[in-house]
Amino acid sequence: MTKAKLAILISGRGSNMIALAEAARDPACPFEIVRVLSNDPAAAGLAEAERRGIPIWAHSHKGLKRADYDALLDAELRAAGAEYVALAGYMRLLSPGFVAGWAGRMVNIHPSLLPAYKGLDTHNRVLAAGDAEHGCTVHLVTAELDDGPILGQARVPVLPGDDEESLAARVLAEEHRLYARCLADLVSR
Ligand SMILES: Nc1nc2c(c(=O)[nH]1)N[C@@H](CN(C=O)c1ccc(C(=O)N[C@@H](CCC(=O)O)C(=O)O)cc1)CN2
Ligand SMILES: NCC(=O)N[C@@H]1O[C@H](COP(=O)([O-])[O-])[C@@H](O)[C@H]1O
Repeated sequence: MTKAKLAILISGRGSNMIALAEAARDPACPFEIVRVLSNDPAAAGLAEAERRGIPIWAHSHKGLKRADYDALLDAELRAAGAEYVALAGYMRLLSPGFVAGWAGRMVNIHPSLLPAYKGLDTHNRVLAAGDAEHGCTVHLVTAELDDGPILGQARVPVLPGDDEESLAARVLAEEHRLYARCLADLVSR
């Protein structure tokens, strides 16, 4: 079975990247990870990717125009032979030109039930609103932030006494299950 070549973009801890790497260890998994890339050379997830033998690329975006930085990113993705891109805690808005080059082949995981709570700080916003339910979403990436077609969602209850930490942990556990499933479906279409 020819596996789809997947590159993963991270900015920090990388637990979603690790969950995808674990899924890719299954011989039946339809994707293989060819590169982990980061806009932060100090991102904690990079060391774990290296430990797992996944080639990494890290380059700070600081001081570069967004489109110029994204052009470097694109060149590395092409050099890696990537066919699909997964954003996993990647905290930079990608430029329209870059997004157009990966249309239909780039996905993101977002910690809310989109279209609700686009952007940042989703857990605190859900708690402040007093919502009874929360969750996460995998969507195709478009130029518009958190606006692309939804591929999958997972729901969790908001429990009495929840704070940002307890709610984020409950959502993150669902993210790790949902992302690999949605990616396997996408690359198998
Ligand atoms: N063109 C797109 N780029 C990105 C998308 C998208 O849907 N379209 N999703 C995001 C991921 N994300 C939420 O899921 C997100 C990432 C970053 C930001 C943001 O405001 N970033 C600021 C800088 C913040 C920082 O450096 O800490 C910025 O880029 O100026 C909001 C939401 C990934 N990219
Ligand atoms: N707006 C993007 C965003 O907020 N993404 C969120 O950042 C976390 C990254 O964790 P990780 O680095 O452990 O995968 C995840 O919860 C992901 O949904």
